[in-house]
Amino acid sequence: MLHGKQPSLCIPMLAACGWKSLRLRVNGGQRREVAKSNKAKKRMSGASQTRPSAVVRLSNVELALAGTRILSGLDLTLSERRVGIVGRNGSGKSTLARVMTGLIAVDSGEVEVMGVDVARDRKQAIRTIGILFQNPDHQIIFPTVGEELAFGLRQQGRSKKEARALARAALERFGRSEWEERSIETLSQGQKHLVCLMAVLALEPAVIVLDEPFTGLDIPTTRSLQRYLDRLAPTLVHITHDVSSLDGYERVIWIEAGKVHRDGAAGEVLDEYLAAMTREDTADAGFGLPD
Ligand SMILES: Nc1ncnc2c1ncn2[C@@H]1O[C@H](COP(=O)(O)OP(=O)(O)OP(=O)(O)O)[C@@H](O)[C@H]1O
Repeated sequence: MLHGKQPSLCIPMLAACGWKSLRLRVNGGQRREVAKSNKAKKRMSGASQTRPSAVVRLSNVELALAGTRILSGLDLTLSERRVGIVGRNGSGKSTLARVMTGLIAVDSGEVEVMGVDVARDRKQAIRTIGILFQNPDHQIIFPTVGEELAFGLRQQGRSKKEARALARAALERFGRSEWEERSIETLSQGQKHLVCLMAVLALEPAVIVLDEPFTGLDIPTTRSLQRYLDRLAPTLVHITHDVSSLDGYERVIWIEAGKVHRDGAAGEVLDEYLAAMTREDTADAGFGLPD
């Protein structure tokens, strides 16, 4: 079952990642973090120390959509902080992202994120894992940027004032304070993508699935986001066609026809993947184009 716009599904709650108390004091325009749980501090000082052995676990997952098998026999246990997913168009990467976040219930098999059955236990799932969709129009539902960012925070149980302050803080972090009242309709596609990314990151989830997070973003914005993502504590599962954005990743999974084709150390898998894609390129990707 595919869902349409699912804002709450990009709402991995702070509580689930140990953020019991994060308050912002608004004082003369200055917003400062004044309290964090000990657990959160511990996580900030060394995410790997508190990381459970399996953050995401898929067992024998099978999925057909509209009568066509899309994912088959998928067994994956992810515990690394940085996991890339690559594969050709239509290989099943975005579907896998939706399965991981519980947005699509599988036909058979199990999907757990930090011990939560994400398709069944939706309440816990939205506290545990967030997703940045490939297409921002699948994510955005509010007319203004500030409202869009505040909505997820409200879903976490924050007061209107707190949500607004945190939304502003997120905009400030990305140098986009002037966007708060901006109508989303007036943004370019790349700018909308940035809004979605800011909305997910503002929620500080334990696991974030990024489906082509840099689509449509210009080079400086991409680079500053890349640096920002590199510093984040949560587990990142990053789907991309731009293999350079997986620089420094620990593990890469190459999906083909809904199956794991290759899975291992990032450098090795990417070398093989690039070599295979270059071979495909010399065969003109099957388009039969004229010389
Ligand atoms: N709702 C659906 N109903 C039927 N088929 C679907 C549906 N959603 C996706 N598919 C099919 O599943 C396959 C995998 O799609 P998916 O979007 O997961 O691929 P992808 O690897 O993310 O591709 P891309 O790199 O182009 O984004 C495709 O053949 C697609 O046509």
